[in-house]
Amino acid sequence: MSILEVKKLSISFQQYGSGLKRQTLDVMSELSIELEEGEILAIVGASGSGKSLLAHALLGILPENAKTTGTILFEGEELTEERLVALRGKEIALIPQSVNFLDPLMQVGKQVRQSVKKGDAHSAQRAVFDRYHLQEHVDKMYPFQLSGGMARRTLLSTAAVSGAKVIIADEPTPGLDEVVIQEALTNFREFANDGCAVMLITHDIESALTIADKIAVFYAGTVVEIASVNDFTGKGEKLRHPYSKALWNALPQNEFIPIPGSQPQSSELPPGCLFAPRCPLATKECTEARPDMRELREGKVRCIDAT
Ligand SMILES: Nc1ncnc2c1ncn2[C@@H]1O[C@H](COP(=O)(O)OP(=O)(O)OP(=O)(O)O)[C@@H](O)[C@H]1O
Ligand code: NI
Repeated sequence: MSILEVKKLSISFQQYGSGLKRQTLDVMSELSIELEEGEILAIVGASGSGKSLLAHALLGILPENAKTTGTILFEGEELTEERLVALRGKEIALIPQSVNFLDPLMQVGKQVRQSVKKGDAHSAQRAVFDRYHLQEHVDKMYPFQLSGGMARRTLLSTAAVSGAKVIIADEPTPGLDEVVIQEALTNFREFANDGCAVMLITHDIESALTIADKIAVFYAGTVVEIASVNDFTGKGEKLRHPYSKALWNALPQNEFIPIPGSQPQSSELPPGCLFAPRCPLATKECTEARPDMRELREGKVRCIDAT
């Protein structure tokens, strides 16, 4: 059993345009994904493809005007609003994208102590700071006194002492130097090796491949493929979806071939396959109905033509 299971999650926003015309934005369409204990699942995809929205849905922190359908199961049981509130920060922890999530007015040692679940808060906090090379004097520092790397290690510490079984890390890497990135990635691997399920949201496929077990490729608010990291090799022959292949071949270290066109806006999603307007293989059938996610070669794909 997967520790976390998302089944056909759709999210829409109601918006008011000019002249009080109401518009529904479909930002996520029937997204299904599973997370296993001891595994790192990396989520990759262009900006606006729904990565953060999924993280926010899993933590129950979507904005008020979001309407959702579908189900989320945690340890096989439906994650209701009530359970979400009870599990947030305890069983399911977020390592946020921005260090602005730290309380600017509280010493960081104290902030981390507040997340300690078991045992003596002070010794647990000290132990985790030692592990992440944060010296004694850091305990009494305020967030603004920390370097970027120290702030990130403080956020990691918070997740580590919470004893959470699911850790969701949203874009932890941009703007950090190479050493800090490698350090953060190693820490995620350690979380997984300790038995956590880690969801790592990132733009950086290359880094993700060095530590993840599986990669989920997002496009326009849905998952188009779930593949083992081993499938990201060569010219992408082992990948299943035309978009994943294109994304892989667009990397500078590969062929560097750009993908023509752009991801559709949520206000104007095509009726059929969301990738059909850009897909070199699209047929009439592809433009008529949304393909379902299906299993293929020990992975999953949302494309009727994939083999
Ligand atoms: N509160 C909101 N109201 C309306 N649309 C929203 C809202 N929040 C997000 N969206 C839309 O939902 C889509 C997915 O956004 P999301 O933040 O999940 O993208 P992302 O994949 O995390 O992108 P990035 O890589 O830039 O972080 C985008 O089209 C975005 O404009
Ligand atoms: Ni995001």
